[in-house]
Amino acid sequence: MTQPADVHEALSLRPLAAADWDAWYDALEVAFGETESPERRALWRALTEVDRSLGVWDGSVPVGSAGAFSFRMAVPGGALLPTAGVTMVGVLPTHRRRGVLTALMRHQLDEVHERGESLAVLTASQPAIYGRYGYGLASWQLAVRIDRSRVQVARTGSADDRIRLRLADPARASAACERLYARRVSLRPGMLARSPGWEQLPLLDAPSEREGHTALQCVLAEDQRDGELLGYARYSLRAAWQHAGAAGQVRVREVTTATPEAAAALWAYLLELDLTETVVAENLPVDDPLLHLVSDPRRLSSQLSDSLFVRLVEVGDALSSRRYAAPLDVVLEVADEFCPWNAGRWRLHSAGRLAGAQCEPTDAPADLALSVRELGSAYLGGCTLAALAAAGLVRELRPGALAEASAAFAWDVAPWLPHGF
Ligand SMILES: CC(=O)SCCNC(=O)CCNC(=O)[C@H](O)C(C)(C)COP(=O)(O)OP(=O)(O)OC[C@H]1O[C@@H](n2cnc3c(N)ncnc32)[C@H](O)[C@@H]1OP(=O)(O)O
Repeated sequence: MTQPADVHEALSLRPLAAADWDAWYDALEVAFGETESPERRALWRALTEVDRSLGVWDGSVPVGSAGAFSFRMAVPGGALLPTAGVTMVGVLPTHRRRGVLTALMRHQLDEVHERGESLAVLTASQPAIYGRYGYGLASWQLAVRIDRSRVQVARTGSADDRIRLRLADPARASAACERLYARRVSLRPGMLARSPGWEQLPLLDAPSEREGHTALQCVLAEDQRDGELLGYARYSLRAAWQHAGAAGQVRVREVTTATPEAAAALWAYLLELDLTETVVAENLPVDDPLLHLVSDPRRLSSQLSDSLFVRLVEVGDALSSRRYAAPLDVVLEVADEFCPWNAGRWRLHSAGRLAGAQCEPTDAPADLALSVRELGSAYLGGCTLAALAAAGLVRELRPGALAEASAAFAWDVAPWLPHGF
């Protein structure tokens, strides 16, 4: 049992034992002020990595929690890096603002470091919390609410000739959908390879969470010549009738595609379903093809939200493991109070996107100064160093270094996290 100095002395921080899970998770639900459906709770129970889960106890009562998943996350260039997915963070209202979260984050990041994972990621219930621990906002997501009577979807080329749409049972089609998903992961930074069990998350369909919609449905887009799966969409429908006619809603859970034709065919299908008026989707990439397929993008009523926060746990490894869009040779002066092993000057050089990169400690003069949080924001290529510099968060110490590094860190595919965890 460890007793971190910054946790109140009556409290103890220790790893979870499997038998503690229910009480530990009950405390988490109290912290969040919500009760999950039995189906969702059972799934999180099955996915919990008990040996990576921490609790803070006041006597025998769990009062704080933090977990981690052993993910492999895509980074620019396509490598899948071992990544800690920080999750299930909560402190009981009776025990807040006494340093419990900070003690959990300290313990967790030390463990992540010891395991050799060079990245930690999370989605934040409140984005103001995690910057102090070195997490930077690295990806955004779009929610759309489409008045479908006001938009048409462009039909590209001979798409209709080559794509066949077929309804399938979501569970029975899951293995084929997962194979397609797995082929897409390395192509978009921020996507997570799915370990066994995680294929259940996109299928989760608790009746109490349907909000009047049907059970989950799945439509497959196949090449009609050979039946190859080129895309799929998971969605549900909610019927509604008004005096003027049908006003149903399509709730899109996921659209995953391997070709432009499949994307056009699936979005046209979803936007042309009879008896519906509105199509909603909560989580699309900011560069989703839908933005360019519709006749009137303003009618998407899109809303941007923060999504994935990234923390470089081992700066040298993390920066060496991604690709860069352009050649660069810069010395970064990195500030990192919470993980001081990262602080100092690092020389990062790469011959460009087809070459690897090296990042080593150096005594050479710095070209750019920034904190590890900004490195996290820029890491997946979705936030430029130039934008961070414009906010005063990156300082250019050698003229020209900012433009060089900003172009190299950017990436042509926007980072995106397909689902929460
Ligand atoms: C990855 C995820 O799971 S995100 C989910 C996070 N959980 C929740 O939002 C559930 C509801 N909230 C809670 O459980 C708690 O309030 C927590 C976990 C957010 C904070 O726990 P606490 O033990 O109170 O935090 P702790 O006392 O260690 O505070 C650490 C620092 O964060 C700050 N902080 C804590 N909560 C917040 C907040 N909601 N907004 C802004 N700052 C915050 C504190 O002021 C403190 O700042 P300091 O370092 O400058 O002194």
